[in-house]
Amino acid sequence: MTEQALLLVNLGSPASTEVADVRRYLNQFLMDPYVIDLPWPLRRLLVSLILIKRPEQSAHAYASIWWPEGSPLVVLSRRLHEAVRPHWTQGPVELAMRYGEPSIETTLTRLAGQGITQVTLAPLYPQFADSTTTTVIQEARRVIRERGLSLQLSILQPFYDQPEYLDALAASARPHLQQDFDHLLLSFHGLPERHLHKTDPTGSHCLKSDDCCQRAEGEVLASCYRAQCMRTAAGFAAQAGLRDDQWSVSFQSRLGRAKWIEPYTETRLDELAQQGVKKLLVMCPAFVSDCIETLEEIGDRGREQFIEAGGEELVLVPCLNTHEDWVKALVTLCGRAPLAL
Ligand SMILES: C=CC1=C(C)c2cc3[nH]c(cc4nc(cc5[nH]c(cc1n2)c(C)c5CCC(=O)O)C(CCC(=O)O)=C4C)c(C)c3C=C
Ligand SMILES: [Fe+2]
Ligand SMILES: [Fe+2]
Repeated sequence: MTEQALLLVNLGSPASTEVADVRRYLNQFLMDPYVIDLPWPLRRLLVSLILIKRPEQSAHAYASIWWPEGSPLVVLSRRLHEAVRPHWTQGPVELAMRYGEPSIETTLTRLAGQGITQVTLAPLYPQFADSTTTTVIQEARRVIRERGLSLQLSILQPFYDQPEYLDALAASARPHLQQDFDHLLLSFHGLPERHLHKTDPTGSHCLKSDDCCQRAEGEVLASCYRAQCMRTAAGFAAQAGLRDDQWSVSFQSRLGRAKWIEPYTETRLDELAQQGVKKLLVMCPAFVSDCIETLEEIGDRGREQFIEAGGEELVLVPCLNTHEDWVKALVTLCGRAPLAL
């Protein structure tokens, strides 16, 4: 029988916390036209400006959360890879990073060299965005085309509303929700508003009304990151048995001066403390593995900000990481991935 390989792809991290490695990583990441979607000369100029100060700041932040085995995101992705292996019985399972190592290029080339002809490509992002999902797919297609590889792709679709994913999210969060708390903040990675306008197939739905994400359906929902985040949050809350007044959504990790999708996590942390929330739980469901954005931005800086604003305790709920329900859910979702044209 023809083997079906599985390729898990996460975002990637710098090779080390040295400023030069962080600069190399940020340059590769931010020069991706799906991440900073400006024409090349403008993108080059903007990224060069960002690279004056950011590598040093980011290196410092990475150093504060780095593990002896390496970047948490990469180490946790490797552990997920090992956990998935015994459950995927159709063929080999590989792991690649969109930026840094191991690259999609090396991994696909190795699979083709082993005589594999069919690959299920699994971008590890629950919600669709050009800056995550599309760039992984386009990079895989580029490698296949430029290297002349005979590989047929099936592609895991965004799984923001899939019961297997929501069940796993609820199961992994359940022990943390059993403690007393005043509020749960679901903090998703942010996105420049421009990206939502670009992917809106109607050109007239996204961010045109306060309830655009609640009303999104069909092709609008299929391409709206913000609407998908809202569906994940509502689906999770229902699954976890939370009342509407117990949780809210925000968007973190804003970079640069452009307007990003709101509400911003930074603003919500202040507001919640001012409203009298003393014990705050924070979950980050746009990430399947803990990373700098959860551990440092929320777990360190967010906690400090919340306490300075009058809160008493911020508890960071871990990402899905290698929770066994998530491992099984991922294998099931990948097994359903449709053949790509
Ligand atoms: C224009 C800039 C960025 C966009 C758009 C963006 C979208 C986006 N990113 C993730 C997931 C992750 N991002 C991570 C780190 C990170 N993101 C940006 C910028 C944009 N992201 C930067 C500059 C960085 C590097 C860290 C820093 O310097 O602050 C990570 C963590 C990587 C790690 O090594 O731990 C993840 C994961 C999503 C899901 C997303 C769009 C929805
Ligand atoms: Fe990011
Ligand atoms: Fe919307």
